[in-house]
Formats: sequence, C-alpha cells, structure tokens
Amino acid sequence: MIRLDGVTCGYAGQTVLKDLSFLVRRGEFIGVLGPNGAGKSTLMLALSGIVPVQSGSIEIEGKPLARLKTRERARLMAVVAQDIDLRFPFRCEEVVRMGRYPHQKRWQMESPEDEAAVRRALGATDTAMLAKRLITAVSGGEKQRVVMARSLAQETPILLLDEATSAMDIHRKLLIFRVLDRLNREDGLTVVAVLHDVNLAALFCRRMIFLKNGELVADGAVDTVLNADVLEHVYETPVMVREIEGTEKRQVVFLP
Ligand SMILES: Nc1ncnc2c1ncn2[C@@H]1O[C@H](COP(=O)(O)OP(=O)(O)OP(=O)(O)O)[C@@H](O)[C@H]1O
Repeated sequence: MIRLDGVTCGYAGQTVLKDLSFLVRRGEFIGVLGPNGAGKSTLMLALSGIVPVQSGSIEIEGKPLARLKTRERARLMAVVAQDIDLRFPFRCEEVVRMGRYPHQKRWQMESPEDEAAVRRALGATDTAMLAKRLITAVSGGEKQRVVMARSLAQETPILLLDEATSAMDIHRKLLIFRVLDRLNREDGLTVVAVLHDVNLAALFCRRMIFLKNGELVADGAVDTVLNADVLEHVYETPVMVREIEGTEKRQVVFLP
C-alpha cells in the first residue's frame, strides 16, 4: 500500500505538487494522466524517493519512504523512469540481470531463481532476441522493452511506470500491458502508470488519477472519471467519449 498525505514537493525555487493526498491499495492498476508539466513525473520521482517531500508524507507498506533502505525499497518497488539513462555498453541481458541485485547478497552467484526470473522477463517483453545486443545499440522502443524486462525481473509487488511504453509500437505496447494485466490479476501486482495515451489507459487501468498544475483534479474508477467533463477540463480540448460495443471499455476521441 502507498499512502500520500498532504504531499508538497518540487525543485529548487519551484513547488510542483501541492498538498496531494491519495491511497494506492494493493493490487490496484492506476493510470496517472494530465497535461505536460502537470507534475506526473515529479509524482513518480517523489514516490521513488528521488525528489524529497517538502511537507506531508509518503508511506510504502506502512513505513515512511524516507526510512526505507535502498535495497528494501528496491525489493518493494520497481521503477521505470521517463528518462532512461543507459550510457554504458552492457549487453541487454546484463541490464535485465541488474533487476535481480536487490535479491542478491554481495558476491553471491546468480541463483536458479535469478536466472528463471531473467528468462521470464525476457520472454514477457519479447526481448530474448536482443539479449546479446548492446543496450547502447538498440532502438528507443527496444531499449524501453529491455528496461521493462529489468523491472519485471526485479519481481516487486509494486511497479511504477513513467511513460514506460511511449516509444514502443502498438503491438509491443499491448503485449506489455497484457503482461501487466495478467500479473496484476494473478499475482496482485500493484501498477501505477503515468500515461499520455488516454485510450491505452482506458483499456487497462481500473482507476485514473488526473493531475493539473500539480493538483489532483479527478480520481476514481475509470467509468466515473473518464468522461467529457473531466477530459475537457484537464486537456482544454473538445472530446467525445464512447463505449466500445460489446465491451465495458471506453475510448476517447479528441476533436479537431
Ligand atoms: N529537474 C527539474 N528542475 C526544475 N524544474 C523541473 C525539473 N523537472 C521538472 N520540472 C518542472 O516541474 C513541473 C512539472 O514537471 P513534470 O516533469 O513533473 O511534469 P509532467 O506532468 O511529467 O509533464 P510531461 O507530460 O511533459 O512529462 C514543470 O513545470 C517542469 O518544468
């Protein structure tokens, strides 16, 4: 469980998130949406402990985030940040193996569980064919798939994703989200995903949080918050929301 209570934070000279409070229960699948500069990445950085909280508090599984040790945090949460900074020429499978570090003791050999987790993650992200390639020599979408594989190999109960599939083709995006959907339903994985793609969020998320100017403007089940009123307020663009026939899923058309 993640609890934000009156969180205010930002950067030197700029407050971004203002008095943000909400609860993420175990096993939720949440989309965080909003326009550029709304504070979505800042929220993910605050939840990862990278951007410090100026006032208020964040608790993960009942413990103050600031008091969790790095390794303990990495066993609870895997994070795919928006800026993937991988400048060293590791092989893709080595990058995925890095996801196992929080589970390993220093100088310990890789265990069969580590190897199995890496294989599963490569399979789930369709990256086995990239295993021997250098991470510095793959495409943007391929890099995102490898980083997603690393976070799946971490086998944490919570996954924080910041535009983690933005450079992937539609087939791979759906592949990844189907995997997340299965892990969420079968293993209770908690997913909090920042997404610009409202329609992708509408297909997979069960709850949506809309941020604007660092404030929470809507938060609820998709069928209560994904409507024209909320979307037009958030994105300041005319919009039509339709249900796909034969499903309970909504899709959004932004009008010219
Ligand atoms: N490292 C930083 N230093 C100073 N200000 C920053 C920094 N990173 C972001 N900001 C500012 O904080 C505000 C929120 O940025 P943030 O990246 O959280 O928005 P976002 O909702 O993720 O936007 P986008 O959809 O464009 O990714 C913006 O005004 C941005 O300019």
